[in-house]
Amino acid sequence: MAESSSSLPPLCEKISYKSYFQRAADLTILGLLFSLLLHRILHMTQNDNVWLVAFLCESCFSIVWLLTTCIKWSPAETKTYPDRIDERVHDLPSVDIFVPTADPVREPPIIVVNAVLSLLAINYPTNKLACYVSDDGCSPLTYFSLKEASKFAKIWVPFCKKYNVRVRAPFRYFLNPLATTKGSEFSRDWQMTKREYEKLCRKVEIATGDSHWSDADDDFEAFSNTKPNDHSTIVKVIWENKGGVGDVTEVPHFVYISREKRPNYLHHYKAGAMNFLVRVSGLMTNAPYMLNVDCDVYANEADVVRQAMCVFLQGSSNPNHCAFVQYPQESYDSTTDTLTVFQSFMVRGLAGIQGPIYLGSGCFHTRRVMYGLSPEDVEANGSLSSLATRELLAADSLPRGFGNSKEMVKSVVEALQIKSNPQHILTNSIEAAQEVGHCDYEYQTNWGKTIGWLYDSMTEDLNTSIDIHSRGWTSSYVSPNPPAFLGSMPAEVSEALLQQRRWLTGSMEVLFNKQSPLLGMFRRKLRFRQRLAYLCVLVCLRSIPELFYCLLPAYCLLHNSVLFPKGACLGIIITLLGMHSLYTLWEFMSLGYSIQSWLVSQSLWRIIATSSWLFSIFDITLKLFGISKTVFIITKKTMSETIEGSGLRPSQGEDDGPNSGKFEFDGSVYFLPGTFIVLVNLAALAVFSVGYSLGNPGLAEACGCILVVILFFPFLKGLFEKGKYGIPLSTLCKAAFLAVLFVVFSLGK
Ligand SMILES: O=c1ccn([C@@H]2O[C@H](COP(=O)(O)OP(=O)(O)O[C@H]3O[C@H](CO)[C@@H](O)[C@H](O)[C@H]3O)[C@@H](O)[C@H]2O)c(=O)[nH]1
Ligand SMILES: [Mn+2]
Repeated sequence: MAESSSSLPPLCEKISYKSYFQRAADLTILGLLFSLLLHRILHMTQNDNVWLVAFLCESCFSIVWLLTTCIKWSPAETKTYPDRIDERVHDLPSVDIFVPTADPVREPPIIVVNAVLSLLAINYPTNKLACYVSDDGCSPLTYFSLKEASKFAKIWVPFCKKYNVRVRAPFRYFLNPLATTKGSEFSRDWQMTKREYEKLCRKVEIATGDSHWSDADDDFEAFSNTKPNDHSTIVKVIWENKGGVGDVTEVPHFVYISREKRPNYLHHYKAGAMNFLVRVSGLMTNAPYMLNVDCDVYANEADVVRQAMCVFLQGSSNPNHCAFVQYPQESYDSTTDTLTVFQSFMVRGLAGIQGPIYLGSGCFHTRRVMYGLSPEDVEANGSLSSLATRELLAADSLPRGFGNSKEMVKSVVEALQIKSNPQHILTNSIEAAQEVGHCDYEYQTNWGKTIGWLYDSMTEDLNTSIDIHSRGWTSSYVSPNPPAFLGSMPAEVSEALLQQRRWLTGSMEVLFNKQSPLLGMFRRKLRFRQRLAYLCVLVCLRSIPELFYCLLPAYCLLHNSVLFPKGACLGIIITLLGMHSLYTLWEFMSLGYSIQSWLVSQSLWRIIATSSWLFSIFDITLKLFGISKTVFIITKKTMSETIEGSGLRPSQGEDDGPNSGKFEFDGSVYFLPGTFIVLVNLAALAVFSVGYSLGNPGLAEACGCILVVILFFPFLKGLFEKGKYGIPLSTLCKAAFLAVLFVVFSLGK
C-alpha cells in the first residue's frame, strides 16, 4: 500500500481553472435574459397571449442558463502522475474489470472482442487484473468469439507489453501501417500479430454467418435451447491465470457470465447485469476496485489503471473520500463533437463541486462504496469504524442485505474489511457464482436499492451517482490527453435521437424515485450546487418551450402578433443572440473544434430538444400514469466500412454521423417535429413575402423564421434530396397535414 510520507511528490493533484472571461460571459448573458424578462413583464398588458407564452419560454431558458452557470462556475480536474506510483506503492491493489454486453446483433462480438483485448493488455501487473464479461444476450456466438479472443490474447498481450504499444485495441492499432523497415524483429512480430488478428476476425465472421457450428462442441451445451430472455445462469472461466506472478507474458483472468433470465421477471437491464458482475467477481477475485466499461469502449491509454490508482492511493493525505474516478466518454467516430463539448464543460464544472457524475462507462468504482459504505463508516487509516463493524457486519444483517449465499456473505465481509484475498482457483467458485445469478437471488435483498448499481431508472449511472454523492462521498475527474477510453457513437441520426430519448427518460425517472434530488433536498449530504446540477436532469422539460419558440415567429407572422420588443429594446434580443453564438463558438474553438462543427451542433441541439426530449416527456408521463413501462433499447454499435471484413476501418473519411451535418432520414417518428417546424416556418415566410401582412411589417418575426429554418437546415435539405438523404414521403405527409392545421389555426383567429 501507499507510503504516506508527505515529503514525497504527490500522486495526483486537483487543478482548478477559474476563467474570469467565462464567468463574465455567463453573467452577461444571464443579465440580458433577465432584462428581457423584465421588459416582457413591463409590457405585458399592451400585448396579447403570444407575449405571455414568449415570457414563459424565456423564463425557462433563463432558469436553465442559471443552473448551467452555477455548475460551470469553478471547473476542475485531477492530474495524475502514474510514473511515481511504482516508487510509492509496492503492492498495487487488484482491479476487476466489467464489460456488459447484451445483444450480438446490435453489439457485434468483434467490437466486444476488441474492447476486451485492450483491457487484458493494460499496463498493470497481470495477476492483479481480472476481466468479466456479462452477456445479457446469452449468445453462443459472443462466447465463441471471446474464447477465440483469449487465444489471440496470448499473442497480443505480450506483443503490446514488449513494444509498449499505446493503443491496445487491435482494430485501431492495425489501422496504421507498419512504420519501421521490413525484416527487423519488430516488423516480423507485427506482421505475425496482424495475421493472427485477421484470422480471429475471419473466425468470428464465419461463425456469425453459420448457426450450426456450436452443436457438436460440448462446451456450448449450456447454450442449447436457450433464448435471450429464458435461460439458466451460465458461468464459464475462459482463461485462468494460474499461479500468475505478474509476468509480461501472462494474460489476466477472463470470465464469461450470463445471469438467469425468465419471462415475467424484471431483470433491470444494465444495472442488473452490473450487480451480477459485482457478485461473481466478489466470489472469484474480490478486488477492492472495479472498472466498468461498455462493450464498445476500448482502453486507448495503456496506463489508465495506474492513473486511477494514483487518485485512490494518494492515501491518508487525501481527505476527500473519493468514491470513484470518472474518465470522459469520448468516441473514435469523431462524430460527437456536440456531446464532447457539452460534457467537457459540464463535467469539469461538477468536478469542481463534489465531483463528476458517474457516466456509465470509463469509471473506476470502490467495491466497499458499492456495498453501501458511507464516509463516516471508515477510519482515517481505511479500516471500518467500530460502530460500522457492529452494524454492517452483524450476522443477520448481511444475508438480508446481500442475499443468502454463504460464500457471497463471506466475500462481502472480506471486502468491507479490506482483507487481502488469498489467491484461489476460480473454477472452484462456479457453483456459488451460479447460485448468485438466479432470477430470485435478489428478492428481498438490498441489491439495486442501497447496494450496487441502483434500479428503477434506465440511466442507472445517474441514479447510482446521486446515491453515492448523497452519502457524502466525492469523485474525481481524470481527463488525460490522448483520451483514456474511446467508444463508438450511434452512426445513424435516428439511433442518436433514440439514445437521447432514453437518457432523458431515464433522468426523469430518477426525479421520481427515492434518490430524487428534489425529495432529498434537506435530508442528505449532497452539496448545494451538486444538487442543482442533478436538477439539471429537468433539462428535457426545456423541449416544450423550445418547440413553442420555434413556432412563435411563424405564428406571429400569420396572426399579425408581435413577438419581439420594438425599437431599442430589440437590441436586447440581438445582443443576446450574438453573445450566445460567440460564447458557444468560443467553447468549441477552445477545445480545438471547427466553426463547421459548432454550426452543426447548434442544429443538433435544437433537433434533439424538439424530438428526443419531447418523446421523453411522453414516455415519463405514460409511466407515471401507469399506462406503459419504459424500455431500455440498446444502442446499435458499428465499426462502419471495415476492410475485408477484418474489423479494420480505412482512414478517417467523411462520416455520415449526426455531427457531419449529413443527415440520413428514415421513417422514424423522430423526424416528424423537425419537418413540421420547417414547413410551418416556410409557409409563414411565403405568406409574409406575398405581402399578406402589409399592415404589420413583422420584419423581426420574419428574421426569426429564417433563423429557425437555418437551425433546422438538415430538414430543409431533406425536403429536396432523394433516397436516404431525403425525408420519406410518409413523414412529409404527416408533417404537411399538421402544418396546414397550424396555418389555418393561426390565420383563423
Ligand atoms: O439489458 C441490458 C442493456 C444494456 N446492457 C449494456 O449496457 C451498456 C450500455 O448500453 P448502450 O446501449 O451502449 O447505451 P448507451 O446509451 O450507449 O450508454 C450510456 O447510457 C447508459 C444509460 O442509459 C449507460 O448505462 C451507459 O453506461 C452509457 O455509456 C452496453 O454495454 C450494453 O451491452 C446490458 O448489459 N444489459
Ligand atoms: Mn454505448
